[in-house]
Amino acid sequence: MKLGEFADILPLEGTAGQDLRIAGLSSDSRRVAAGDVFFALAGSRADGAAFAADAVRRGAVAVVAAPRAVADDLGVPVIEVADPRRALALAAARLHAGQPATMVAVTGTSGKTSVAAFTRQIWARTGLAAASIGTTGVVAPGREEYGELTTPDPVSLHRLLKELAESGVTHAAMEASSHGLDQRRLDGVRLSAGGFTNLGRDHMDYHPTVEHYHRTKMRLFDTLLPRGAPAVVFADDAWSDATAKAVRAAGLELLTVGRKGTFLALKRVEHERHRQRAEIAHGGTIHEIVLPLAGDFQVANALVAAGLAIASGIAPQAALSALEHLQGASGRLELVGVAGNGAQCYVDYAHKPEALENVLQAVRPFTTGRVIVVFGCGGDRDRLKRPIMGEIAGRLADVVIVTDDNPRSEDPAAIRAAIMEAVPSATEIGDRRAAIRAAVAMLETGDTLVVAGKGHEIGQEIAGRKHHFSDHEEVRQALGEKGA
Ligand SMILES: CC(=O)N[C@H]1[C@@H](OP(=O)(O)OP(=O)(O)OC[C@H]2O[C@@H](n3ccc(=O)[nH]c3=O)[C@H](O)[C@@H]2O)O[C@H](CO)[C@@H](O)[C@@H]1O[C@H](C)C(=O)N[C@@H](C)C(=O)N[C@H](CCC(=O)O)C(=O)O
Ligand SMILES: Nc1ncnc2c1ncn2[C@@H]1O[C@H](COP(=O)(O)OP(=O)(O)OP(=O)(O)O)[C@@H](O)[C@H]1O
Ligand SMILES: N[C@H](CCC[C@H](N)C(=O)O)C(=O)O
Ligand SMILES: [Mg+2]
Repeated sequence: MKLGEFADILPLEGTAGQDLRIAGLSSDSRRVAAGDVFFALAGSRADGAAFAADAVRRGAVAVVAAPRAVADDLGVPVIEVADPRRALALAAARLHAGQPATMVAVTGTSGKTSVAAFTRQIWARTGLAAASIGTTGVVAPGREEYGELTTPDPVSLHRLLKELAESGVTHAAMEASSHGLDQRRLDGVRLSAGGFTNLGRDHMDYHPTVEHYHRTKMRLFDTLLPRGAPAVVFADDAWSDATAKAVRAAGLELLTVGRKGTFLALKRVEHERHRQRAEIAHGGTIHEIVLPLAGDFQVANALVAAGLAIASGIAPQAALSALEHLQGASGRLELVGVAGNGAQCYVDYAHKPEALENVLQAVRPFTTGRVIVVFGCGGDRDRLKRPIMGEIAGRLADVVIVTDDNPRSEDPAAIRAAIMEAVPSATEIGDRRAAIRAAVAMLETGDTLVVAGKGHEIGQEIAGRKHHFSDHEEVRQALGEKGA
């Protein structure tokens, strides 16, 4: 494509540069290829403007930057735009044009991955070629890839959406992380519905206040969705009302789900060990379904997913009965093994306070013995959540083993100490493998083990280096050693 074809997004002064052929778009000077347009983005660690000259040396044919951010003597057209990140997303959508015809996005502190996976499964169950994109990667017919980010950067995202559309995928559900929304990663995606699960404490290293965090999430509704589009909002969260208000103010169609919901109203839930029976009212009819998943929070996630599926055109009866076949996303309160004495071992991705609280509460009703939890906190992330999670573990579990998550560049002992401060009675075992072994070894009949924090992850980052590590594998191995 020619630069002139992006004129509404990248306005050129005069006509010079209109005919320049564009090979690609890049926001990383280290990865610029000849013929690319370089977008100079102000980031959390660096300012892309400092690398504009380097990008030109590597073959960039034009530079897009905030007003006066880069010098205008680079030898290539410099295009100034108020919001370079948004310009990048819109340009990526045009260069890699094509996306599944129906796309929905879900935001919230917890439950996004589960809702995206459930929505895909409901669509697939009704015979549609469906995909999900999020923390656990991309899943589509014939395709399953591990991903690095919850919401991919716009260039990879639009390349992916184009591939999915070309392979026949018509429906896709994606996660909208607050980083992704804030950094405009989804601004070029044509969405037809949005979902909200809940808001809790997360990413307080990135957002100055929880209100800012909520406002960032509301971009999905007030900026990305077209007026009149449906927004499915979980109604039983502390932030549901504020979200409903934002949805109405944006002129969207508000569809609430949950106990206080009116679109899908949860009338009754009976918990069993690995499944729950729920009565859901929709438009005057009560549907009784058996959800084959443990945990109250999965009912919430299933309702948001069913809401999104119905909002995208699936018949309510079909969407609700598809819930009976849902499979949990990998590492979301996933039963990975049972000890010879019957004690259950779960792997869960709770790495923030409310998630840990929910998961420990979820296993209590079917635990006749002790709830044992093994967890840690990630380095280079919100530090204040560490003692909060320690307190929750101390309050809701009978045995707490504090271990390492992904320490990244931080001192692992210091992270553990910050957690232990709030739960001094906990056992500290830094080596995650040893911690899991110790927990499995102590399991007695009636006990439940929750290994929390890493879920589907298959690596552990220590001192900036990633090693292969899987909670699933470690739990199974430890169970094997314990003997059946
Ligand atoms: C904090 C954060 O979100 N960072 C993301 C952001 O990077 P940044 O803009 O802050 O990067 P920076 O290092 O400050 O550099 C600024 C600019 O200079 C450029 N640069 C830098 C150096 C150089 O030599 N040349 C050059 O051009 C960089 O490419 C960048 O464009 O934009 C990049 C491109 O989109 C992302 O890859 C990067 O994600 C990093 C890897 C990351 O770890 N992000 C996590 C925190 C994240 O986004 N998580 C969310 C939420 C997870 C959840 O659900 O809990 C997710 O969606 O995954
Ligand atoms: N609706 C919910 N309410 C509270 N906690 C939940 C909910 N859904 C999931 N959780 C908890 O959060 C963990 C992560 O769930 P999930 O991956 O679906 O959420 P997410 O929003 O995608 O998280 P992340 O931002 O970390 O990718 C689960 O393992 C569980 O502990
Ligand atoms: N998307 C989240 C994942 C955190 C997973 C947890 N295991 C940790 O390392 O803190 C983040 O990058 O903050
Ligand atoms: Mg996720």
